[in-house]
Amino acid sequence: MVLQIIGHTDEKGGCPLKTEDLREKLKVYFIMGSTNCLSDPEETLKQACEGGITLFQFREKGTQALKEQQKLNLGGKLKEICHQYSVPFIVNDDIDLAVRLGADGVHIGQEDEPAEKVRKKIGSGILGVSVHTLEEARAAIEQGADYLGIGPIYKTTTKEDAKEVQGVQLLTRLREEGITIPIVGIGGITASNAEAVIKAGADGVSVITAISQADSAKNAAKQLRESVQPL
Ligand SMILES: Cc1ncc(COP(=O)(O)OP(=O)(O)O)c(N)n1
Ligand SMILES: Cc1ncsc1CCOP(=O)(O)O
Ligand SMILES: [Mg+2]
Repeated sequence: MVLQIIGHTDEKGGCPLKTEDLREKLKVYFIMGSTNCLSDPEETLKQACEGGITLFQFREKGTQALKEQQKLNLGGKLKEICHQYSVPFIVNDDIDLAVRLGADGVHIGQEDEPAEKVRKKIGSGILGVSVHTLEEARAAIEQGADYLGIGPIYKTTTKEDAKEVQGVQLLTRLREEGITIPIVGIGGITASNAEAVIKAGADGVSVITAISQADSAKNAAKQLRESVQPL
């Protein structure tokens, strides 16, 4: 897995984006699968890219989700769109799919394959790990995470098995404890509440609904970018 967009390795030989570049890429992190979109997923992603998203995660999940060849086909098309806009393409959960698609990275949670194992499989690709405690954060970093996903920050209806809403407390705590790795907040985030997430210590915000269900994915992405960027 090789990131073509910014072709250099960082100081620890892991993620091919320098830590500070990855922080920038996390600013407006759009996550989506075919079941999240109001309209055609490819068109939704194109509009989101036009609006200024900085990172994309393909999360094809749920009972109505595409499988096998259809999932592979859609993933391939979405990756192409991302790369036309120099937006790195991340795959959620499915490491084999990520490798087959030549994705720029993967995102895993505590119930997925262990980070250490995934790091070995993806080499220098971007590795994101969801954590819910300080201990999980330390372990993920130890095992090779490039960034952490923290949430749900606010109420979400998108993830059925989401943990309890935690607000921005964990974000604040991690920074107080000296955790400097790039972090993104997730869960119920919109252009109206994104500022609080950044102020608490996140480098960026991850959203599904705020862009995929907006009347205009382009405007929604633009508004999120504006609410995060000037801070
Ligand atoms: C950026 C980001 N943060 C958190 C998650 C959630 O991951 P996980 O807990 O593994 O849950 P699923 O997304 O797999 O349902 C994420 N996907 N992205
Ligand atoms: C994948 C995930 N992980 C924690 S909350 C969440 C869902 C985020 O979706 P939304 O932005 O629609 O609340
Ligand atoms: Mg997962």
